[in-house]
Amino acid sequence: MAMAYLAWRLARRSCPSSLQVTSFPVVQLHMNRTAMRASQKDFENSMNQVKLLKKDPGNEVKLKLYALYKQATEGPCNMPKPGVFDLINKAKWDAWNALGSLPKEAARQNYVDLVSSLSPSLESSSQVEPGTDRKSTGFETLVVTSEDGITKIMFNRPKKKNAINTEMYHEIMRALKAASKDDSIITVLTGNGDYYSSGNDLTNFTDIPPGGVEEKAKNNAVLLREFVGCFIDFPKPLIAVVNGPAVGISVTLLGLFDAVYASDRATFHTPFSHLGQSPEGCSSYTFPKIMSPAKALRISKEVIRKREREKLHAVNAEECNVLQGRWLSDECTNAVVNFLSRKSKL
Ligand SMILES: CCCCC/C=C/C(=O)SCCNC(=O)CCNC(=O)[C@H](O)C(C)(C)COP(=O)(O)OP(=O)(O)OC[C@H]1O[C@@H](n2cnc3c(N)ncnc32)[C@H](O)[C@@H]1OP(=O)(O)O
Repeated sequence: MAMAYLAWRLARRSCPSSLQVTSFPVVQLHMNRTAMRASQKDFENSMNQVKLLKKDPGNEVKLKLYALYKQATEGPCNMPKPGVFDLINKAKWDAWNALGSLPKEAARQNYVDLVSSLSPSLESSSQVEPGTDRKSTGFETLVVTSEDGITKIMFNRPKKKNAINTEMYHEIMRALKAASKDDSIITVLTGNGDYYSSGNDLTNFTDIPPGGVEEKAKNNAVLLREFVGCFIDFPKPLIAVVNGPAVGISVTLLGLFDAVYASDRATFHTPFSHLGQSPEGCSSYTFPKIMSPAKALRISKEVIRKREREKLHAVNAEECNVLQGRWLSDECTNAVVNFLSRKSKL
């Protein structure tokens, strides 16, 4: 596919007017509709969605769409290989041929999945004029906006110092997943009010499920692992604008960001021992090596993170295991109870 992409780039350079954003995949997508069976409706819906695409999804995606369409409707590549100078048709042929003997059914499904992964940009391009500030609704604990290529995720529980409760963990994950697919270039996290975030909402430890504190600790460990995993896997440059004090997990996570801007009101506090807890957010790994140069380019990030992803997930899993035990310790329980009964503050 990389070769096909290169060929495509070359083709565009040598005959730019020959390939419009919509002319390549969409024209092809109108062909052979009668050949489709089982999930024809989904497939057709997806083809219609592609037609609504106002923004260029990129050459690599267009080649994939073309190849999957051909595979889904005609089966394995059955055309003679174009000549080496027929760059456009060769790129298309390469993409189709690369699918080998992928069954039609699977190709159809992959096509539908691919189009659905483009949906956020489809929605945004159909609903919002470029350059306008888009505010995402459906968040209780965040304000998420998108403007000028920047998606901003703002913690929005200022009265609670932006403490991260269970709902907020889930909403941050949801917002990150959406940001990873929208048409923004970078994603910014910041806090509303005087705090960036006071870290984990300590009331998260209070709603004990029927399985008791062990089950609670386990649930929290599962949530934490998934939450931190979203930061490990986040594909775009991720910037923190630390507008005020940051505590606990809101600090430890910063090691997974690509750049951290701190206002003159920002402070950083990781009260592990005070709370009888242990490191999380991969900080046991990232903090010791945090002095390395920060990189903000997406491509660089991809290369750098690829090397570290496995290690980071292993560190994340290990930290969650240890924390699960810490949350059952007397030290941790006492610290949380003290805070909640207002005897002790940081
Ligand atoms: C499930 C995954 C777990 C992942 C592991 C994560 C670990 C961590 O993040 S550890 C860090 C936990 N955070 C803390 O220990 C901070 C606790 N908060 C404080 O010490 C203080 O609130 C403060 C220093 C952040 C601010 O003090 P102050 O300016 O005096 O303001 P208040 O204490 O009156 O706070 C206002 C309001 O907000 C509530 N609140 C603040 N932080 C938290 C919090 N982390 N959890 C729960 N609630 C918090 C505070 O209780 C006040 O509420 P009201 O009394 O209802 O007004």
